[in-house]
Amino acid sequence: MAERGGVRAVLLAGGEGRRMGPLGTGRLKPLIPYGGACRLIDFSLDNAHASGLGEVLLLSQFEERRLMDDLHQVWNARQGLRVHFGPYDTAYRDAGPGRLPGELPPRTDPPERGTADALIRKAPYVFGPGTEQVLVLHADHVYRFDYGPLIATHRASGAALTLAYQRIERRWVHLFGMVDFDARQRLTQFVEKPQDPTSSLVFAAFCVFDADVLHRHLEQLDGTAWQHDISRDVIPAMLAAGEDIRGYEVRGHWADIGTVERYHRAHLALVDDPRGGLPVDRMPWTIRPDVRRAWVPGAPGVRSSWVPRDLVNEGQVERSVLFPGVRIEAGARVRRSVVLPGAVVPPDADIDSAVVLENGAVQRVPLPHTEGALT
Ligand SMILES: Nc1ncnc2c1ncn2[C@@H]1O[C@H](COP(=O)(O)OP(=O)(O)O[C@H]2O[C@H](CO)[C@@H](O)[C@H](O)[C@H]2O)[C@@H](O)[C@H]1O
Repeated sequence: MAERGGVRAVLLAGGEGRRMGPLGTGRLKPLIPYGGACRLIDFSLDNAHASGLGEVLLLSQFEERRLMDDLHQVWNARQGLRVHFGPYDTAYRDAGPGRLPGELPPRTDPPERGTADALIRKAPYVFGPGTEQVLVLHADHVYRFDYGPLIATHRASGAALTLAYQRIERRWVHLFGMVDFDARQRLTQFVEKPQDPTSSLVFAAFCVFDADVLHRHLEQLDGTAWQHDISRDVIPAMLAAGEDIRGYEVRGHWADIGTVERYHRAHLALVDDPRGGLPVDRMPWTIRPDVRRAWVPGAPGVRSSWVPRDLVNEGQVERSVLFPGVRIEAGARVRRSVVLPGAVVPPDADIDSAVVLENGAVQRVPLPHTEGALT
């Protein structure tokens, strides 16, 4: 079903978290905890909810059952945004309100090979009756954004595609899709991960397509020697075909948490400038919302850190972000670190520049960061 007057919101949540090290091992990247408050996937879901989109189609190809468990609890049951589970949605609905299906139907399709392949394989859910625009969202971006004006601008212009972009330092552009526009904001260049960037503008990876145009280009690309990717194939093909593609500048905080270095860096930015970046109080509160208002930027034994009021602290905490349920034992010292929900830091431990996982395992993050510096 199309939502918000013909807009189908599609969330790409197929990330495995391979570039996150132990933090991403055994868990889907979209479910990595962030900012002491939420999981990475919650930013796009919360933005969709706040933008008046009633439903988001989840596209994933791993562990849908775990995503379903998690997103059901937080979103469908609590926050009132319906997450549509694509091929598994019938089983989800058949389980009845507030319940989850026991087993999901076995997977029969071959594995998807990229973001565009996901759109084709799940086409019946993406391009259902009444869908006029497809809003593509990612599950590993940290940002607050109202999609309403983006959608309205797209519709008013009559463009085939309106893509969100941001200006960043030129030296980091090679990590992104580079874009450039003419004076009328029409896309003139799109180069995925360019070796020698000629622009400082990058694709922020969320965008609105005209549904028919997108469908047509996907069908034309399918079966050719392509990489099955929206950025590497679909957008360049549309540009080459002379489609009208416009840009929409993202002015606020926007960060792609692609690596553990960027993850760590983003958390240090939170404590070094609590009002800069994306302030903690503007995050979705999906992990332990009961301690939502208990976060304070200072407490006994704590300096320049975000800690929950349920923290049990017998040690020292400095320039760190701690999640609910954390315990710091006597004599332990935690600096420049992120401590995930429920972790226990043992007596006299000296943790510096690390992520402490839920089970207490310590993942060191070398400083200084190199490519992660862009966040
Ligand atoms: N079958 C599938 N089903 C569902 N989800 C799937 C999927 N296959 C991949 N995905 C998801 O789609 C996203 C694609 O990310 P990639 O790692 O391919 O691109 P990257 O983030 O480097 O660049 C991209 O994002 C940056 C901005 O961060 C842009 O500048 C750049 O142009 C763009 O390619 C990942 O989050 C992944 O989980």
